[in-house]
Amino acid sequence: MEQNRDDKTHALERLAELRGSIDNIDASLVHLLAERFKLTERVGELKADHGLPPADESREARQVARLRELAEDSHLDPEFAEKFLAFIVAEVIRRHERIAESRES
Ligand SMILES: C=C(O[C@@H]1C=C(C(=O)O)C=C[C@H]1O)C(=O)O
Repeated sequence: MEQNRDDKTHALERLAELRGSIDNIDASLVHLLAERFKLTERVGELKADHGLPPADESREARQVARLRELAEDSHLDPEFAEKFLAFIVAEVIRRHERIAESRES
């Protein structure tokens, strides 16, 4: 009984420790995404200023191939890595379209 309580206390301590590290990683992800969006915003402005299209499928294909390889090397599911990139890129393109529209009006 006493042993069970010790085990559980230990498990709860370990859980809090792991969650602390997860919180740090989540914070890094948010910071990295914010930096990425600052850069893509500049790309969107550059494209709009020079009449370039918001999306670039050949660039995206190269990014997907590269990320899938990196994911495999890091033992991350490449399908997940691809979906994650697609989710971000879709939002970037939406923003580029908005920038282009605002230049037109
Ligand atoms: C940022 C760009 O615009 C779009 C968004 C991309 C991205 O978020 O990485 C990649 C290609 C484009 O479809 C770009 O052309 O580099």
